[in-house]
Amino acid sequence: MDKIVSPSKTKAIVEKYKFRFSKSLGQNFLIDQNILEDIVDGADIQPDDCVIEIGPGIGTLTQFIAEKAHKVVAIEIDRNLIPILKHTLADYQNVEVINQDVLKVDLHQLIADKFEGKPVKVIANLPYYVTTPIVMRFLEEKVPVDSLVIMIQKEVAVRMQAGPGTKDYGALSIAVQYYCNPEILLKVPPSVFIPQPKVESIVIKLQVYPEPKVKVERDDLMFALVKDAFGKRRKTLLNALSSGLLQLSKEIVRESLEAANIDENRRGETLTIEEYATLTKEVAARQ
Ligand SMILES: C[S@@+](CC[C@H](N)C(=O)[O-])C[C@H]1O[C@@H](n2cnc3c(N)ncnc32)[C@H](O)[C@@H]1O
Repeated sequence: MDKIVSPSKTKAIVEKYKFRFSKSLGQNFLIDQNILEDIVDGADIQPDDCVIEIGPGIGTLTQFIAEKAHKVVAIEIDRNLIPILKHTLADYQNVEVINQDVLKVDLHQLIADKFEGKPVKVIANLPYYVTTPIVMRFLEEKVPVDSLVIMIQKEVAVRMQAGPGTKDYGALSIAVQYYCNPEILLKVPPSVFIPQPKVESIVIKLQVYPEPKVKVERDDLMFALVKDAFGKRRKTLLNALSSGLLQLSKEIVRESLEAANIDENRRGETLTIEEYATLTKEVAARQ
């Protein structure tokens, strides 16, 4: 069928199938051709690339992806959308729709089973409630994908890209920037969706590094230190780290900070990832 690129086509499909939008599943469907093309261009899909699309909705973005990619696996949680997707994607032989919650899919297995060792990219217009868990699953479980192009709430995108010393810099910034280079691609106003969401969105590209940005043997310890440091944002590092979940003694924290050449009166929000990596090494040596 023709591409779904207008409010009237979206409304016609929704009415034909008597589809009811679910607010809790974040169902806001794109209706603007320029934005759809910009998202697909941002993903830079090559003819050999395979794409995992999360939350295809009625298949609007999927149609654009399918024209560029070798193969698309689209994972949609809402079973009411499956008959619609069968119809809107009928002309695309390279698309497979899976009716499942992406958080429950074995992503390593899916890639091994479906993509014949070809490069894999992720594209998603995500419901906001699952944004962070989904992104962190891909990164922490080291799911072998080249990049993730995702549409997310503006505030979350800004936090992912924030650097030291800014108010948006936090545990999410460090976790994302440890695994990948975040680049904001475009701002998306509420007017390009049916129904219109209340918040502004941003499309961000997370280009995954072949190896994490800094070398840390105990990255679990680094993330625990980050959590403690940001858990008490207003406290100095010495106080935050010696009263956090890790239950480090003041002595260990003081010695480790000194060995890492970090002033104990600094706050966690001023440290770069490299400094957290050095600090982790020093704390690990004393634990
Ligand atoms: C914001 S809509 C995007 C729809 C479509 N991609 C578009 O751009 O028009 C989000 C979609 O994600 C689906 N979804 C929500 N939670 C999901 C989950 N945990 N796993 C898979 N899909 C999910 C929703 O049902 C919905 O179709």
